[in-house]
Amino acid sequence: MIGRLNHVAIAVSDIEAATAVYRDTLGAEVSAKEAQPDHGVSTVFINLPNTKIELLEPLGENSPIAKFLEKNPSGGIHHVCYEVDDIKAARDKLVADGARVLGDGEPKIGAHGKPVLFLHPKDFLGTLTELEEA
Ligand SMILES: C[C@@H](C(=O)O)C(=O)SCCNC(=O)CCNC(=O)[C@H](O)C(C)(C)COP(=O)(O)OP(=O)(O)OC[C@H]1O[C@@H](n2cnc3c(N)ncnc32)[C@H](O)[C@@H]1OP(=O)(O)O
Ligand SMILES: [Co+2]
Repeated sequence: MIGRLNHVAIAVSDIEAATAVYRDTLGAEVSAKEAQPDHGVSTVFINLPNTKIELLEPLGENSPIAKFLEKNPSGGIHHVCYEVDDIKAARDKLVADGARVLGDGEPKIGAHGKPVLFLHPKDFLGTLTELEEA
């Protein structure tokens, strides 16, 4: 069912400093910072030849990454995102198999303008898992 690895997300408290590490120290191509108000984060994408790294910084009062950063103040890998052909079909199969979809269960538009969903980390080997319709 899952296809390509779309991105690995790293949560950070200072996205400018984190971007500089990837751009200047690691020599990667980086995007501009973008606010994602529907998701409570700001993002920068690091474009690698075979996938992307998504840097996440909290945005607003109730950011879903706030608690994670309290527990991991120097930052850390927050989620992986896999592409699927049909996100509602994927969701329905996963729910039937007992997986928990986060939020209201309906896909939201993600950073790439495509529908995304999040699956509970406790159901996927301790790893928060995002699905994005390719
Ligand atoms: C822009 C978009 C895109 O790419 O298009 C994005 O990525 S937006 C990316 C930001 N959006 C999201 O992350 C949306 C989905 N996330 C959420 O709904 C939330 O962050 C949850 C995953 C439910 C966690 O919420 P919160 O931290 O408030 O809850 P909590 O502290 O009670 O956590 C419940 C348990 O899950 C663990 N836990 C929490 N976050 C985790 C993570 N990222 N990876 C692995 N485990 C994690 C906690 O340690 C805890 O385990 P213990 O009980 O064992 O201590
Ligand atoms: Co993501």
